[in-house]
Amino acid sequence: MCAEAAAVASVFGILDHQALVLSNLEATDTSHQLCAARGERVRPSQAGLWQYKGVTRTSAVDTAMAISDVGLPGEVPWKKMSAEELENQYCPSQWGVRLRAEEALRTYSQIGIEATRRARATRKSLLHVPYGDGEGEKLDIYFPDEAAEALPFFLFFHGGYWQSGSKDESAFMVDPLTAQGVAVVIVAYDIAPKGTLDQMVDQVTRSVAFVQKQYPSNEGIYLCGHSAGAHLAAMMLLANWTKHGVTPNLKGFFLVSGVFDLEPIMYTSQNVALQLTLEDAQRNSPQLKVAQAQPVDPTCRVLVVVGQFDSPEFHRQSWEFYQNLCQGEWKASFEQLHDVDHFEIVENLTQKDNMLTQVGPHPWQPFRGRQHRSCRSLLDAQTRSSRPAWPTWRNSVSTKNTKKISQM
Ligand SMILES: Nc1ccccc1C(=O)C[C@H](N)C(=O)O
Repeated sequence: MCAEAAAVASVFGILDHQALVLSNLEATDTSHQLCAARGERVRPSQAGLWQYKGVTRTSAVDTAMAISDVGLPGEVPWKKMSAEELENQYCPSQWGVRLRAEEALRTYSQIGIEATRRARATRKSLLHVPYGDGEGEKLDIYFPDEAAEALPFFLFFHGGYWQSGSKDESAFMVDPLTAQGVAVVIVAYDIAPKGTLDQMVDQVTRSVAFVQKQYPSNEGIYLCGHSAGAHLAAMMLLANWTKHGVTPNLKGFFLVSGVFDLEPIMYTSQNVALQLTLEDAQRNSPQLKVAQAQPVDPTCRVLVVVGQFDSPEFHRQSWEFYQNLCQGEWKASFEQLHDVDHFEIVENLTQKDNMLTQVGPHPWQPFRGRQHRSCRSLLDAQTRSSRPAWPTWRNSVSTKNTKKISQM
């Protein structure tokens, strides 16, 4: 084990298998060594996730932060992984602690379908509204009960590795947000293989421009995406609005368990449908460009969120994207949500006491009161706040699903 990596590993409590795979370190846990030697998937045990040798470790975010700092400058940990490990890191359903993969996916889909059925049955809505000429270019708008001149708009882009999912099963947050006076828009886009990444980015850009044109007196447009949808939302940080004839009133971004550097995806089975070339991956990687991009509105906030049980690669992607935002002129925050995996983090958006569904007294100023932190040191994350993204007013602040690393 190289001295630098050993020091980081001991400070941050890197899990053996991650240290083994990511930093070419020697494993001290024989079961992991055996698995690795046999080429089997190595993953933390269900019972003792993030536990090692009886000592409760901090979370995968520490691992992600630690591994981003190990190695030569410019070296990326995923390049040292076996194909199997890379596949595993980018297979979110393998990392849940409560449900097995198939059950986690089924539950996610059921909750999304039920939330959408309920939203359509109980809320005023405009369904399947075309935002372009293409067959797949449709969005659903759900309105609060009380009529208001100007509303904040919350746009959601679903996940599913740009090749699964639909707006018709993604209205998770409609109930709690419309109840607090926010209009929610669930956007469809042409998933692969019909759509290419470039086309999806263009469609999402046009959907945002469409909402601004339809509702020019909106009280702010907030973009939220999950997983691949977080990537598409993040691409809007780079959008050139002049060719769309409108500058959307973008006030906030919620990037939930996203992928911001697409290059590793090229080497996973996800690329069978996506067919990304290196140029495609680089052109569509906000990670490579966001530090140089200028916010249209300097008050616009960006919240990068990842689930505790997202894989270390997902943690690394979020953490490094947050760091790049801070290197630029963005007002960014980073949050790890306690005790949730890649799917539960969105399933919980159906709840009104969730961190991301707390709307404040001035819904047009969400994130107000939330401190964005500088990225001066890795330790910043240990002192981050657990305040809700939207300041609370009617509801008391819930910290139920957030926890400081130091408390873990
Ligand atoms: N990110 C997602 C978001 C929503 C729905 C599915 C996914 C998946 O990634 C599915 C993947 N095939 C998995 O097994 O984890």
